[in-house]
Amino acid sequence: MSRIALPAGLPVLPPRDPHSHKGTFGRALLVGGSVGMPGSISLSGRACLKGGAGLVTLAVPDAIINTVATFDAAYMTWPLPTDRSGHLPLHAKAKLSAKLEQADCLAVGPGLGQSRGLFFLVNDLASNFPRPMVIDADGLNLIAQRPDMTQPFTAPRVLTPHLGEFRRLVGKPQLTMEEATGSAIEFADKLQCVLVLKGSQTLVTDGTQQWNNPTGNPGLATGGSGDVLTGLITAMLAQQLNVYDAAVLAVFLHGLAADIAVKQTSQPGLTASDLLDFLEDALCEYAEARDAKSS
Ligand SMILES: NC(=O)C1=CN([C@@H]2O[C@H](COP(=O)(O)OP(=O)(O)OC[C@H]3O[C@@H](n4cnc5c(N)ncnc54)[C@H](OP(=O)(O)O)[C@@H]3O)[C@@H](O)[C@H]2O)[C@@H](O)CC1
Ligand SMILES: Nc1ncnc2c1ncn2[C@@H]1O[C@H](COP(=O)(O)OP(=O)(O)O)[C@@H](O)[C@H]1O
Ligand SMILES: [Mg+2]
Repeated sequence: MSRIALPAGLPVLPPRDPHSHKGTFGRALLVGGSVGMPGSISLSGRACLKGGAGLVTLAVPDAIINTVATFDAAYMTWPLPTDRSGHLPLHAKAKLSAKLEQADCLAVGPGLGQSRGLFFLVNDLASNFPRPMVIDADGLNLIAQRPDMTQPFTAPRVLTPHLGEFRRLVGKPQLTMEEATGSAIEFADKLQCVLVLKGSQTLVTDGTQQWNNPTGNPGLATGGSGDVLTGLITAMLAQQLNVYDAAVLAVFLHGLAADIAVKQTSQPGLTASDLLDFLEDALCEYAEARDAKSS
């Protein structure tokens, strides 16, 4: 395998201590899924495992839990109630609470759908979960409906919108990618969060620092590739990277995995499920280059 050059400023995920155990690499909790969308939260969960989180639990509506469970034997599942429209109801919070207490980090949104109950549930988590949290997909659409969108977060948060989701967050349906890029730093600063503005050239910013990601290709333009990114960011948080470093490293590795993948497959043929298989190659190339740099 050819060694890649790591760009300056790329965060370091340290090599594993030989005496480490699964608890060392964190307990990640991912909340999402709805009837019709069991795949997205499963992709996130599998990416979270592939990214190195020690223990991964997916909390999903009980109507889809058997489907979600069969996608991977290595994550755990936690059944929550399902409402009549196939979504998590607000009262799912009671059953979620036990898992929230144990979680070192949280991801919310992939495949969640939208409802009035979910609006209250997601905004409660976004405001009150005391540890790092990734908000993606419908999680973003639900926080975009907060009466005061400019209210800063009080705990570490990573928001991962594509342009359509960013338009909803800022309430500007016509915003161009160029305009979004221009307002991303101000947005992150105002909300005191890390913003991952996803696109062909993903930007990561915490309002002070900024990362223009050099990896990735149009093979990623396929349903579910963002769900994989959400899981990977969560994995980095579980391994105790800070929110900015976790987002930057995950975005880099996600793009690198796609770059390796399309050399062996094709851009049109790449699926989000396939992408998972290349995360390991990306981590290998990264670790090799990191170790060569430090020796
Ligand atoms: N396997 C599964 O279960 C999967 C389930 N999924 C779940 O589906 C739910 C909906 O999520 P979503 O992202 O598909 O839909 P939505 O938020 O409406 O965004 C699309 C709108 O934004 C616009 N748009 C503009 N620029 C854009 C850009 N750069 N990248 C992308 N879009 C861009 C675009 O405009 P267009 O270009 O089409 O005019 C369009 O109007 C969510 O819960 C998610 O988790 C998926 O993850 C797939 C796999
Ligand atoms: N042309 C492209 N070049 C590079 N990366 C891309 C391209 N198109 C999409 N991506 C990446 O693929 C992912 C898509 O995320 P998202 O739209 O949330 O997908 P989904 O919701 O279907 O999982 C993002 O990480 C984005 O940066
Ligand atoms: Mg998405």
